[in-house]
Amino acid sequence: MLPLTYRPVPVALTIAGSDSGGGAGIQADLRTFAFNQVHGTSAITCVTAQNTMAVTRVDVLSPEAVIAQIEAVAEDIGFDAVKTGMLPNAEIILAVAQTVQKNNLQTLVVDPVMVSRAGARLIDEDAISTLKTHLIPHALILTPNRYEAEILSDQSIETLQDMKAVAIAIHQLGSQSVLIKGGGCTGDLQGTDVWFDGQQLEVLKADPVPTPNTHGTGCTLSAAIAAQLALSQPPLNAVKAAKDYITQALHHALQIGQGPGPVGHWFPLIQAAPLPPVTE
Ligand SMILES: Nc1ncnc2c1ncn2[C@@H]1O[C@H](COP(=O)(O)OP(=O)(O)OP(=O)(O)O)[C@@H](O)[C@H]1O
Ligand SMILES: Cc1ncc(COP(=O)(O)O)c(N)n1
Repeated sequence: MLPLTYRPVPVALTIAGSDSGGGAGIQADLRTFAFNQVHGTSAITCVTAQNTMAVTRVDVLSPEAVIAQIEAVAEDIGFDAVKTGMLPNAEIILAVAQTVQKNNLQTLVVDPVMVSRAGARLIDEDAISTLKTHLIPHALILTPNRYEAEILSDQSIETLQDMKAVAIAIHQLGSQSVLIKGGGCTGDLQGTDVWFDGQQLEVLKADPVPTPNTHGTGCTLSAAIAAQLALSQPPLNAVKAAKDYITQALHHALQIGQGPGPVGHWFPLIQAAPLPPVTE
């Protein structure tokens, strides 16, 4: 048996924004990679001043700075899977799309981040059309939430039937598969996602977790999918494993800050070695 240090190490790359509150974006992605036993690398697109209640400032990096980070990782370390998160403008989306093509990237998860849970717009209006035409067609898996799916399809989502119809419509944009996430839905639909890859339409169901602490759920799910792809799982298996990860992380969500707290990425540690109870 190979000693641990000589085993091949799966590597994932996240191209996303920094969240100073630590619940979403790059911070959520790197923690998710680690707890899925994958080495995480990153290309930061922007720095948000953000907490559980609001995004108060966004400083966007140049497309050149984003590409330099991706190339630095590609030239030396390499990566087995990539996810994109907050790509704040059309220039960055175009640069990322060109780099994806240049590196012939097959295992790309595109999380089309547009608006934060707290309602803050996270990307420019014209970035949405660039995302549609230039990046989404390269995705192996596209993971819009309810609101992003409504924008991308120009259809509204109220029922499971709507989710299925929208999954089929958005697949036409050219990604190999699409996962419509139901976190923004109400009632029973809240933990329900719909997968479509052009042939297979599958409903992935988890019971709604009754927690207000859902900051970063989408980032975490797409990062976990990328990690599972880096571990050589086929797409639908990767999505199912990632769905299990986010559901458990929601059950261990953190009550921090005054708004919705982040999900509990380190639940595997808690399950392995619970902390002693807090005493007064
Ligand atoms: N309360 C909940 N109970 C069960 N599953 C949930 C809940 N909220 C979200 N999920 C699941 O979390 C995953 C992420 O979906 P969601 O729709 O929340 O993404 P998102 O809106 O992009 O997240 P973000 O908060 O990062 O913007 C999906 O698998 C969804 O079903
Ligand atoms: C840097 C960054 N990326 C993504 C999100 C979306 O996550 P959420 O909708 O949970 O706020 C965010 N708020 N910040």
